[in-house]
Amino acid sequence: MTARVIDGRAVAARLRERLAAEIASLPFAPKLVVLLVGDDPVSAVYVRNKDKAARAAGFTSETERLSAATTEAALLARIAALNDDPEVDGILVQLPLPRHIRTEAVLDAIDPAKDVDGFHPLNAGLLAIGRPALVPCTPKGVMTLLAEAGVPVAGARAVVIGRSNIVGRPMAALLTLADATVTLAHSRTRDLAAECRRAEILVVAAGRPGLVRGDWVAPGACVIDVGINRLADGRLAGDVAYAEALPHAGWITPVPGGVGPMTIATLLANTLAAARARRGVGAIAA
Ligand SMILES: NC(=O)C1=CN([C@@H]2O[C@H](COP(=O)(O)OP(=O)(O)OC[C@H]3O[C@@H](n4cnc5c(N)ncnc54)[C@H](OP(=O)(O)O)[C@@H]3O)[C@@H](O)[C@H]2O)C=CC1
Ligand SMILES: Nc1nc(=O)c2c([nH]1)NC[C@@H]1CN(c3ccc(C(=O)N[C@@H](CCC(=O)O)C(=O)O)cc3)C=[N+]21
Repeated sequence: MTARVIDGRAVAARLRERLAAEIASLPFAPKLVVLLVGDDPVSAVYVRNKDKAARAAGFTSETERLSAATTEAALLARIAALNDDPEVDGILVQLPLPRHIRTEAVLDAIDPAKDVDGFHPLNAGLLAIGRPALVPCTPKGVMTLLAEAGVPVAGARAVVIGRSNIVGRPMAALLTLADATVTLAHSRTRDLAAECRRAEILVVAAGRPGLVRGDWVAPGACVIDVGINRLADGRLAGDVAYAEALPHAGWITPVPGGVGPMTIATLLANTLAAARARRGVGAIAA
């Protein structure tokens, strides 16, 4: 058996087209502002892709590049101004931030109604108690991929590797809400291979290239590779040994071209949802 490869670029393109059609019928263009502190080249690529996708779908998108020496107080002041600006629907502060800035203080400062990353404690808490509002883009994008690929989730045994607030934790919450039976694994998990072998859905978000080996994948399982690792030769690789996993899996996502494009398309979906909610044209969709 060879896995069906889930084409994240195609699913993301369809989602962006739907958003563009919706925006064309609105009396305003939803506006996203991205704050990028410092000049990390990897972050710069993501930010450029976001800008391009947003504009093509009819959003207003602005990226503010702040110097690496920006103080926490200056960044908080900028966020406060964006919170107060009625034209701004979504605010995203690119992570990671320089070490002299406290990430928590920054995330706490974003108006939860404009928090299109879903990282504010209010949005994280709502998701944790099953009342999702703005949901983190990467795990939400994974749920879209599962639905589009026709992967059965309700009742399935799911294993998530990684417990970050950005990916793993909200991923486990969303799978639980969708009635999967979820195991959340991490670096202290005693026997990761054994946990993985039990998974019908395996979501890997550890940031360790090649962590998941082919014989960790149960026959026919759905393998979602969230990892994005830059190898020494400059190529991108996921957290799954892709060629090894392919003959075992029922479905698999490639890197690049899998989850990454869904993150950006879902960010745009969240921005549209936030705009509708704030401007009183429709509620936030779960
Ligand atoms: N495709 C996309 O759109 C996105 C991709 N990413 C990528 O996803 C990956 C994860 O990102 P992020 O969640 O931010 O990363 P973090 O570094 O914040 O978290 C990594 C998690 O993986 C766990 N982990 C690390 N090593 C192992 C191991 N050997 N065995 C088991 N668990 C392990 C850690 O465990 P512990 O908690 O015990 O330390 C931690 O919970 C990265 O490659 C990142 O680039 C991230 C965001 C978006
Ligand atoms: N506040 C904040 N929110 C984020 O969502 C956020 C962040 N900070 N910091 C960095 C991570 C990483 N991330 C990615 C988004 C898109 C791709 C993506 O589009 N990847 C493509 C192309 C990759 C390439 O070719 O460079 C792919 O996988 O096919 C990857 C990674 C969002 N993140």
